[in-house]
Amino acid sequence: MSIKVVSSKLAAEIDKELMGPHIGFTLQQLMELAGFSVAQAITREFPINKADQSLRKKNVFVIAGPGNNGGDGLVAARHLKLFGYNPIVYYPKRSEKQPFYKQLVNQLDFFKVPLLSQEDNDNWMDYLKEEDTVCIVDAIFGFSFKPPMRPPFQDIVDKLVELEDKIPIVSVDIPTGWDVDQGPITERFISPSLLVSLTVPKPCSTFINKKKTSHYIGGRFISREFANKFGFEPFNYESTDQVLKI
Ligand SMILES: NC(=O)C1=CN([C@@H]2O[C@H](COP(=O)(O)OP(=O)(O)OC[C@H]3O[C@@H](n4cnc5c(N)ncnc54)[C@H](OP(=O)(O)O)[C@@H]3O)[C@@H](O)[C@H]2O)[C@@H](O)CC1
Ligand SMILES: [K+]
Repeated sequence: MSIKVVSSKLAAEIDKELMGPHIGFTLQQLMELAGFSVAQAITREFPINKADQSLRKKNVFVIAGPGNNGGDGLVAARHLKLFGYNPIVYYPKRSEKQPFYKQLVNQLDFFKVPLLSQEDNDNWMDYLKEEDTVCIVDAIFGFSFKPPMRPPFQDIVDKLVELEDKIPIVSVDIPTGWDVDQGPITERFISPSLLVSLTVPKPCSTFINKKKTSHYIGGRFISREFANKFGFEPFNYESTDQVLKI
C-alpha cells in the first residue's frame, strides 16, 4: 500500500484549520486523542501479560519535550497507567506556553505517575533498566522541531541512540532529531522500533527502517472530506480502534 505523506508545512496548516474558527477543536481535545492513540499502539506492540514471565516488564519511560509533542507524551503516560503499565515521565524543560500542560502534570500526580524534572538531568538513566522497561517513549519533538537541537536534548538523544538496541524506542509523530521532511540528517540518529504518526504520516516516515520499525497511524479525528481537501485518503481504522498499523 502506498501511503500519502504531508509536509511539515501542510501538517501545521492541518493543525491550524482543525483548531480554527470553523471546526473549532481545542488543542486539549486533539492532544487527548493523540496521546490515547500512542498508548494504544504500545499495547499492540508491547503487550504486558502477567501470566507470561517474558512479558512481565511494565515500566514505560516517557521523555516529554517542551511543546505539544511533549504534551502527547504526558497524555500517553496517563493512559498507559490506566492500561496497567508503570509509566515514569522525564520532563526536563517545562514550558509555560500552554497553561494546561500544568494540568496534565497535575493529572499525572493524581495517578501517582513518577515525574522527573530538570534536576534529574544527570541521573535520568538510573530509571531505565533493561530488565524492567518495556519501551521508551520519545515525545521530545514533533513537527515544529528546527535543528540544531539545543541543550539538554542533544545529550538525551545521544543516550537514546546508545540504548535503542537494548530498549525499544517509540517515537511520537517524528523520530526526534529527524528533519520532518528530509528524515535523518545527522550522523547519529534515533531509529525507533515503533513510530506513531499522528493524523497523517510526515515525509520523514518514508526513511524508517521497515525491518526494524513498526509504523502506526493514530489521531483519529478527521473526516473523509477534510482528508481529501488536503490531498490524502482517510485511514481505514477498524471498529473503535484509535490506531492502525500501516
Ligand atoms: N493534528 C495533529 O496531528 C496534532 C498533533 N499534535 C502534536 O503536536 C506536535 C507539534 O507540536 P508543536 O507545534 O508544539 O511542536 P513540537 O514539535 O512539540 O516542538 C516545539 C517545541 O520544541 C522547541 N524546539 C524546537 N526546535 C528546537 C531545538 N532545535 N532545540 C530545542 N528546542 C526546540 C520549541 O521551542 P521554541 O523554539 O518555540 O523556543 C517548542 O517548545 C505534533 O508533532 C504532534 O505530536 C497534538 O498534540 C495535537 C494534534
Ligand atoms: K518525537
